Amino acid sequence: MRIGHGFDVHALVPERLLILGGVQIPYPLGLAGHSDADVLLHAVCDALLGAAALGDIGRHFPDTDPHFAGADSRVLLRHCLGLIQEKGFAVGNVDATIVCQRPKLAPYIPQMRAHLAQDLQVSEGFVNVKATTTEQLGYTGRGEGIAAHAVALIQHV
Ligand SMILES: Nc1ccn([C@@H]2O[C@H](COP(=O)(O)O)[C@@H](O)[C@H]2O)c(=O)n1
Ligand SMILES: C[C@@]1(CO)OP(=O)(O)OP(=O)(O)OC[C@H]1O
Repeated sequence: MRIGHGFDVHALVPERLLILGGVQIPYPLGLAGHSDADVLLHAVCDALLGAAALGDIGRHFPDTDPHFAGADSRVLLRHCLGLIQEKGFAVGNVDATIVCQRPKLAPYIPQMRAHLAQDLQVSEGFVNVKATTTEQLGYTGRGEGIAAHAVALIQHV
């Protein structure tokens, strides 16, 4: 059994969509990035890659490659799953925290969790997604960006 950790941050800016866990969330600002900037899925990708000692998301999907411009991060996540499967691993469980002052994410978390379970080929009981504010402190508290942390266990099958 192996453990991996992932962390990512994207800035909130006008004229971008806010997509978290593959769910489009109505909000006047969205996340800036080369891909769809789904900060939750990027943290989960990094946790999986970390657990398998496969580097990080930027190594596999460079932000200088036009192929990944506007990429759907669920596709990137499924690719990361394929990479760990090639090394003989399957996902044990994943736990993630989105650090976000606003908007309120609780209504969207069940759908994020369902997407993660589907993309990672596990049942929903092995995936957890949480949200927290930072009580208006720091860059997340000022609403300048959203961060996400994730841990993943993977096991040999
Ligand atoms: N963007 C967010 C942040 C938090 N939540 C939910 O509110 C609960 C309380 O948050 P605190 O930061 O005050 O601990 C948290 O446990 C989440 O359930 C949310 O929905 N969206
Ligand atoms: C996903 C990639 C690739 O499109 O771009 P971004 O959307 O900017 O995201 P980031 O979290 O900076 O990670 C790595 C990138 O290579």
